[in-house]
Amino acid sequence: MMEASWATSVDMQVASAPAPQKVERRRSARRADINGNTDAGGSDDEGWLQQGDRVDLAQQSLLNKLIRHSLVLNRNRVEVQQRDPNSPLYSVKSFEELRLKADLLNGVYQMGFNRPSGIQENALPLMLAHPPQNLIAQSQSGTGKTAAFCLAMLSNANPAHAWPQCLCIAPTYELALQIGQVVEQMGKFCSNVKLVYAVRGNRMEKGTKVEEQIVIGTPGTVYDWCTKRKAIDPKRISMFVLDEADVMIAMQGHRDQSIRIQRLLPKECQMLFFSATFEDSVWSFAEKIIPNPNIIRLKREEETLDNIRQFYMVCKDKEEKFAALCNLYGCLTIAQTIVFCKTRRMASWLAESMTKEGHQVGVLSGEMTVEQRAAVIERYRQGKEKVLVTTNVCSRGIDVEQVTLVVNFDLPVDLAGQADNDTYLHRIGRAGRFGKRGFAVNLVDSQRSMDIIEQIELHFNRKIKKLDMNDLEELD
Ligand SMILES: Nc1ncnc2c1ncn2[C@@H]1O[C@H](COP(=O)(O)OP(=O)(O)OP(=O)(O)O)[C@@H](O)[C@H]1O
Repeated sequence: MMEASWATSVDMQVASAPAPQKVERRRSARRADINGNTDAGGSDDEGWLQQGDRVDLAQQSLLNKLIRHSLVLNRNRVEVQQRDPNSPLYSVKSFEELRLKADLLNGVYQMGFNRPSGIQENALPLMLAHPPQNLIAQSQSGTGKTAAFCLAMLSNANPAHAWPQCLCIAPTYELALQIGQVVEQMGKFCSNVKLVYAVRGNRMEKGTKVEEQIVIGTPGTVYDWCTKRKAIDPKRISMFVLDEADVMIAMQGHRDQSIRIQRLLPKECQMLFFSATFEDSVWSFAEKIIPNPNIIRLKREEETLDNIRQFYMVCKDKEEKFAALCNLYGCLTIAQTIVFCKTRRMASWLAESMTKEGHQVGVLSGEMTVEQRAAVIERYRQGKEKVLVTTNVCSRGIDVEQVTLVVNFDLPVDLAGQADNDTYLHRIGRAGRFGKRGFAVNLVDSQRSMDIIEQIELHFNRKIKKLDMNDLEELD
């Protein structure tokens, strides 16, 4: 189905009134998400052997939240596209300028926020404007979007009214809880503003009315509470927040359900829409459900290969690759290393072999829970482990300043077996962060992998130098 026809298709489904769950399951059967992963993609074992770990966007997003302790600073300029280009553009440099209720301002300061982040400077005045304005905001993970809309919901909620006024939907139960925690923390002095989670497992008896002003939930349950249970009167919602839109639309049932929810809301309801990525699919989805939006975008900090010296080493097989890795380690003064393998099996073999050699190694792979992964990353970040062996699950999103060496134990390839240049850039972008120098070493064990090195060289127009064991000390 063409993406442009989503909204129409939802209308048609609603008109012919099929059971929403059924439609959702049937239609989501074989659709790729924005990483090209398909739900119907074979057995676990196939994934294990062929592709390493499948990147689950919702889990990745949760992982990012769990491991982040502070704002991600971005030097790129914020782009603002106003719905009405003639109206003045407000931006604030302090939270006081927003004229927040004292209790809310107090909560913001208690969280240690001294001033608005880059995206918040422009987004907050728009989100708090009268009359209400619709907004699509896009900026990379960790730049302050969640904090911004939590603040807007707390500011919008009127404690004198015992019914839902702000409705926020997120892709998963865990992500909804993360948002709720921010609302609770920021709103801790707003004693009469209450929050409820509309998530599976939170039972709502028929006939019960939700009295909390803020509802945070997942699309299916929210829709159910609005329609079947009639626990929420959608016509009284004045602020609708759709978070993690990119993750949401990768989960097709959620995308349709979100459109259905939006259709229940009054015309004048303020719509706020957040996403961490720029994909076209996200924009066409956003424009379908947000009329007359203001658009704020913060470009992602470009990852570059400028500070990274790239090498390759020729090896016969995995044992020789392992020996090369240990030699590298023995010869170089390395702060920390990330080693990428293609499959979980390879990652665990390598980690075991390195551990036997006396290295302190952490392993990350897809069968671990998000909490376990967050704990491994935290230990690595604290320097308790110097080596992190991983499949693709952690090639994005980890900011550890002290990574100096990235090793591609297996080179990144796409499904067609060609060089996956984006993944290469993301992987080796781990080294040489924040202007520091880093190394990337690619282990080559066949003519095919040599061809991939050449493709990568060509793509980035950078030489990848051959490295011999004898050169190592000189390199150090
Ligand atoms: N103005 C601010 N000053 C200081 N810290 C802030 C500010 N705004 C947000 N933060 C902190 O920065 C971190 C990232 O913020 P937030 O979760 O709002 O980002 P995000 O863009 O929503 O990320 P994601 O896309 O992963 O949800 C959090 O630890 C948050 O407490």
